[in-house]
Amino acid sequence: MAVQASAVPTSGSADILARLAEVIESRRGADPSRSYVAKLLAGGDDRILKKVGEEATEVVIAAMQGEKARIVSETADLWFHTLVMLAHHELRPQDVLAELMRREGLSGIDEKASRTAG
Ligand SMILES: N=c1c2ncn([C@@H]3O[C@H](COP(=O)(O)OP(=O)(O)OP(=O)(O)O)[C@@H](O)[C@H]3O)c2ncn1[C@@H]1O[C@H](COP(=O)(O)O)[C@@H](O)[C@H]1O
Repeated sequence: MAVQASAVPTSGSADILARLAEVIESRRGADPSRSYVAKLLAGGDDRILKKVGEEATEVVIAAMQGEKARIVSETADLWFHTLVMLAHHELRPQDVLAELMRREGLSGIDEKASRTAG
């Protein structure tokens, strides 16, 4: 799948992670037969981490095969299941975004070197 200019996030999709996190929160205690998120949350780490692992592996396979549409689809599955894992641990996407912002501009090479310095 070619990534078109029209696929660039619009203002409506920029906060999709926050909106999805709210939906995930709203599913706590919901009927697992009616909500996939409720089923995952009810299964706890065992069910959630199994899915995160599976979806990560599917991303790797898709990337190795180089199919852009599948890479996007599998990455969406991985991000979604990762959001459920964060919710299960009472974390929000904003926690991860804040950590990425904290690292912004800090070279990974320099950061690694600073761990052994001194
Ligand atoms: N973004 C997603 C999303 N992405 C993937 N999936 C589901 O994740 C599952 C994983 O895919 P697999 O192919 O591995 O599925 P599977 O073999 O059927 O899964 P398992 O039974 O093994 O867990 C599928 O059932 C997908 O439908 C999602 N399910 C829900 N959402 C979002 O979560 C919201 C709430 O969902 P419900 O809680 O179901 O209402 C939805 O409105 C969506 O916005």
